[in-house]
Amino acid sequence: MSALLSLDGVTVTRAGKTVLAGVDLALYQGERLAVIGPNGSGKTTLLRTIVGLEQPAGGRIRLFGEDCSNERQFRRFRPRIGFLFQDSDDQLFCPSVIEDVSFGPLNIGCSHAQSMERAQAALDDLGIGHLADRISHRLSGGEKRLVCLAGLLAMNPEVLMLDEPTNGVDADNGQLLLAALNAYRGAMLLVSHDVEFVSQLATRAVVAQHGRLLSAEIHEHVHFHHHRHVHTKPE
Ligand SMILES: Nc1ncnc2c1ncn2[C@@H]1O[C@H](COP(=O)(O)OP(=O)(O)OP(=O)(O)O)[C@@H](O)[C@H]1O
Repeated sequence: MSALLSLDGVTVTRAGKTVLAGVDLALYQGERLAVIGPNGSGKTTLLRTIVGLEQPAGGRIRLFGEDCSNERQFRRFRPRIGFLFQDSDDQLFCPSVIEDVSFGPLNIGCSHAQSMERAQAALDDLGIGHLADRISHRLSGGEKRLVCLAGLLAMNPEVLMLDEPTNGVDADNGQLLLAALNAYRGAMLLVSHDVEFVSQLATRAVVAQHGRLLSAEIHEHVHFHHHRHVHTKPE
């Protein structure tokens, strides 16, 4: 089975600093791969590089089996990859929620009626259908997060890339988010520092450290209290 997304020896430098140092990564159908790691370890840079928003200094990127190295090549595949940005305000730009969520389907050629239908269905599936006519920028942080995700799901992407999906999301909206992502049948690449959330969703995990990705294990064990951990695995 060939990978949906793959990186081979990808290096990215920023302001003279090596952020990704020869990273190898492959995401396969049915996987939910979590990337965890401290602030500044290059997780966002990794996601941006995969969709061609960062120019690597070296290495090879393949999307759906095809080499991508220039904007024209990346642009062909972006509609098949839903990218949830770390900051919802970078993603929402229409006056109302329904316009924001229907923007993606319209952009890939759906009719106005189809786009509206898909948008409302995506909002309903996330349990936020009642937000359709609200003004996007007046939503709470958690509501914005779910609306952004609805906008991606309305496009039926084959891959979801999520940058800190639980940012600003409270427990109730976190449950809606988790249920929606667990119901999603495509592959997922998920950046998060929320280990509890990751452990309920991911099928595999890697840790970003010093510009590299190390295999990790997600498991539970009992301390004075009970919680889940992610540990790096020996290579
Ligand atoms: N536009 C930029 N110009 C220069 N350096 C940058 C730029 N954006 C990010 N960096 C640097 O690149 C490194 C990796 O940043 P990145 O945002 O990918 O990390 P991250 O793991 O996603 O961090 P966080 O968990 O804080 O979101 C950091 O040292 C950051 O300061």
